[in-house]
Parts: sequence; C-alpha cells; structure tokens
Amino acid sequence: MRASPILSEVTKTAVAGQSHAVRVRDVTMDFGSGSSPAVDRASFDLEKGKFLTILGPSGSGKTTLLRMIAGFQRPTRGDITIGGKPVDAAPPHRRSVGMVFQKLALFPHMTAAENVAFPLKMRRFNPAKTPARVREFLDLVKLGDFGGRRVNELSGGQQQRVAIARALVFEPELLLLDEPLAALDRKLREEMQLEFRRIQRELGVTTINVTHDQREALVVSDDIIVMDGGIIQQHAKPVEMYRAPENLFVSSFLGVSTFIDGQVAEGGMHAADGSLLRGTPVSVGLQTGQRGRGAIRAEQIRIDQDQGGLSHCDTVLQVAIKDVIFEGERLLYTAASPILPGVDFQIYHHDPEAFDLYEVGQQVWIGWKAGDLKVFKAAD
Ligand SMILES: Nc1ncnc2c1ncn2[C@@H]1O[C@H](COP(=O)(O)OP(=O)(O)OP(=O)(O)O)[C@@H](O)[C@H]1O
Repeated sequence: MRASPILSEVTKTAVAGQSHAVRVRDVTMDFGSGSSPAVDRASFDLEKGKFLTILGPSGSGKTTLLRMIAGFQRPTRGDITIGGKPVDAAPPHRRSVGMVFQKLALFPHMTAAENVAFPLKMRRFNPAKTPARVREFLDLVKLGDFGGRRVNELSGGQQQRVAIARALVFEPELLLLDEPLAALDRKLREEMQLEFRRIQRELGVTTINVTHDQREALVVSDDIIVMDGGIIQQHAKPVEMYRAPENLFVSSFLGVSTFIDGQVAEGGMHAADGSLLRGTPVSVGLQTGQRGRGAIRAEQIRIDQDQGGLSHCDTVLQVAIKDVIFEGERLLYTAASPILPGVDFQIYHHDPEAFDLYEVGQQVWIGWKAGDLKVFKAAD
C-alpha cells in the first residue's frame, strides 16, 4: 500500500485494527417463489484489504449476495459479519459500506464536489474539514480540477470517478461495486477497471465487485468467486481459477475451450471413436467407466500445416477449418474432424509474421499435450 501524504489519514484508518474482513456463512436467500434459492448456502471469507470479484452469468445470484452484504436484503438463513461484527439486522446506512452501482445515482444538478460531500453531511462530518476531505478524494480519482463542474456537464467516465469518490470519501470498511462499468464502452471500461484497481490498492479498502465480465474479474481481482444457480462453484485466485478450474461450469465460463465427451478409462479417457486420449488428468471423484467431458483451452491447441510440426504434442489429429475469426492480435479457428463428430475445435493462433494462414475448408493438423485436456464430470 502506498501512503501518499494527502492520503495518510485515510490509510491510517484503513490499516488500524483487523476489522475490515468480511465473513459469509451458509447464507441463503429464498424468495419463496417455488424455484430454487437465489443464493444457496454461500460461505466465504474475505481478507482485509483484498479485492474480491463475484463472477457469474445472469441470474446466478451475484446481486442478491451483494445486496445481503450491503443490508438491502435480509438472508433467509446464515450469518454475515463485517469487521468482526454481525450485521444481518443492520440497515445499509448503519454499515460502514460504500457502494457504486451501474446506475450511479449522482445528483445531476449538483457539482462534483457537492456530490462527494453529500455522504459526509449525512454522517455529520466536521463541516470545517469537509472541503479538504472532498478535495483529497477528487484528487484521488483525478478530478481535482473538476470539483466545481455540475455532474451533467461531465463525461460518463468522469461521472464514474465522482461516484467512486463519493463511495469512498467517508472511509468505509468495505466497498461494494455492482457492475458499475457495465454501461461503458469497452475502452473506457478497461481504463476504469485499472482505475478501480489503482484506487483500491492506494487506499487498501476491502472491496467486493460483481460482474459477468470474465476479463474484468481476471484483471482486477485478488480473489474470484464463480457462481451459478445460486451456488458458489469455486473460490480461487485468478490464475488458479483459470488454470485449474474445479468443474465443467468454471472451465466453460472462463476462457474459450473445446469439449470432448468420452468415458473415463485407466490412464485417460476413451473418446467417442474408442481411441484412448492417454494421460489426461481426470477430476477428483470420477471413476473408470463413468462418462466425462474433456475440456481444453483454445490457446493450448497447436495448429500446423504438417503433422511434423506438432511432434511435441501427445495427441495429433487432422481437421478441416470451419471458420476463422479475426480478433486483431490473434485468430480464432474453428475446426472439425470426422473422427470426433460433433466436436468443434477452438484454436487460438497468434503469428506476428503472417495472418490468414489457413482458409475455410483447408485440411490442417492440430495437436495438444495430454496434461492440457482435463476431464470433468459431465453436467447432469
Ligand atoms: N426480489 C426478488 N424476488 C424474487 N426473485 C428474485 C428477486 N431478486 C432476484 N430474484 C431472482 O433471484 C435469482 C438471482 O438473481 P440476481 O439478480 O441475484 O442474479 P445476478 O447474478 O445478479 O444476475 P444479473 O447479472 O442479471 O444481474 C434470479 O432467478 C432472480 O430472478
């Protein structure tokens, strides 16, 4: 944590005591609509000063979990503590929580400075010290010269910054972000992702961020929780989540993969054609003879015109190119083989020397290392 002089008071407060962690235990939210719970027995701990992202598809329960932590919704069951204090019954304004949502809810007719000052006023902060504190936080979000501007005279990115300053100005123990960047265009969104990260590191404020953007989760987080169907599927650091997904859902939700169905065998997996894909790691709990689904990431499949170019691979296959997508810095090929009907191989290819190497319909070779194809329990 970098303690700039202007932020020294803030950082001191953030560092003092060990009370910034969040603890969620068996938290369930059942709206009683007859369907399965929106959040089902969620448990996790968040270390003080860390940035956690809750990632999942639409309807997976992310917002409901965040709203329970914020105090907008009371869990049907389970316990939540912030800074060691149970907060289940405390309303939002009694929790030391700053929030930024997709709808920023700034006061458009007020200046940036007045917006940032608002939470201080609500909390009866010393009026004599308010201008300096507001200035500190406008500087933090790089809007030092814009304090006098009305919000409706600011750009979308600048409004985001005002919302961040307003959420942090009263030095909350916890910052909650509910898809605040979803409405921004891609370039601005990526810039703001890095800004969130910078500010969070500078202040050391414990943060929980909700998103369905996997890139955002990988870029900004210390920890990621992936949710599906109200259930936490995995809680891990970004690199571990990407490289060692625990189940098929996490594997398919993060990154681009090819899936091959088969039957777990001694030392590997039998693919549909009966061939043995030798040496593929099989996830815990899968027994020989059971059906499984192999997954391999697009960047782990090699592609070459000649079989000889893939001598370092354990499995090699001839395929026909079905589709090519130009993504700027790389190409994404889709290819198929008559040996494994129904399997669409997804292959990332990056060659700075030459683009458009292969055309649709062209016969090429693909290959991969045995350890890169991981076999999971197939979804029920
Ligand atoms: N107030 C409510 N009453 C009844 N059901 C609700 C309520 N709020 C959410 N749900 C249901 O709970 C489930 C989880 O919703 P939630 O908004 O938490 O998902 P999400 O992962 O945040 O989705 P999104 O990314 O679309 O915002 C959904 O099936 C939703 O329909």
